[in-house]
Amino acid sequence: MADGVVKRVRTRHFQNAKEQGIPITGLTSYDALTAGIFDRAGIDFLLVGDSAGNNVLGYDTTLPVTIDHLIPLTRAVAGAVQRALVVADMPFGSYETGPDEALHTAFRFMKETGAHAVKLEGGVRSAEQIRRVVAAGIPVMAHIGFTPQSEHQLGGHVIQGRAGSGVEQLLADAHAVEDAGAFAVVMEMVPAEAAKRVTEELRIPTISVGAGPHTTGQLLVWTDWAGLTTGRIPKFVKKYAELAEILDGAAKAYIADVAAGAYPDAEHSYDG
Ligand SMILES: Nc1nc(=O)c2c([nH]1)NC[C@@H]1CN(c3ccc(C(=O)N[C@@H](CCC(=O)O)C(=O)O)cc3)CN21
Ligand SMILES: CC(C)C(=O)C(=O)O
Ligand SMILES: [Mg+2]
Repeated sequence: MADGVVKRVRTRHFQNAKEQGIPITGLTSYDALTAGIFDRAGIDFLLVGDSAGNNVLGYDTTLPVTIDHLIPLTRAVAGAVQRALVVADMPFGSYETGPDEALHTAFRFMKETGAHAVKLEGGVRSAEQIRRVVAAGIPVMAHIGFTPQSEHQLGGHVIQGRAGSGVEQLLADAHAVEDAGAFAVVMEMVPAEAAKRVTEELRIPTISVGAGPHTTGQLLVWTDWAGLTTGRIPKFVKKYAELAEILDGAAKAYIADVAAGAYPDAEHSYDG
């Protein structure tokens, strides 16, 4: 682009993408360095997920994550991108009591971070919150199917939207968030056929996190995608790098070099 000015991705581009059959790609990011790399690579959106709870803060679930944890991380990501649309994930306990609380939290993220949209979990149960935040001029990405903030109610990392009542609930949630004004809806851990049906029935774009290929876009947790997560990762994750192995090798080489007196050498030392 002329003068290095890059055109930003906007919510209307999400809608255009669905209408034109162009896939949207997203990753999570929690810091300025990865955000800049992913943005320059051409990712369409970055989600500053409450998955930072697992991936940055070392919790077992997303439940302990607070607004105050996520604000500096979201600011770092929003400040590092030129093109990608940045979505701030609203943490557990920051919107469920009602539309007033949801709007208050959304205002904090929009005023204090530079994010371009917010995300919250829940379909029918969160529709009034979505409606109020959208009415204030803030784009909302919805999140249905497996919703990690309710993992204890759902009984673990369980696939949602399975044949029967699961599909009916998924469709009801999808329509509720569209009617409430969400600009896009994330579906997590949903059978591909159910996600296809939702994508066909809705006007707004759908984003898959383990919801198969028949959606408008795809999203992955970057630490899973880059092979940095240790421990169990979901079946839907495809690893595009092996960063944990690379860092393990680098750490061992550094330790060995220092032990052998090979680092620092003259090249990496200052002359008087
Ligand atoms: N997108 C995403 N959502 C998450 O909730 C999540 C991540 N990524 N990555 C980091 C952790 C790891 N999580 C998970 C989620 C599912 C399984 C899993 O193995 N699920 C089974 C299906 C459900 C089951 O049988 O328990 C699978 O085969 O995918 C593992 C770790 C939760 N966290
Ligand atoms: C997995 C995505 C959808 C998310 O909510 C997160 O990373 O927090
Ligand atoms: Mg989340």
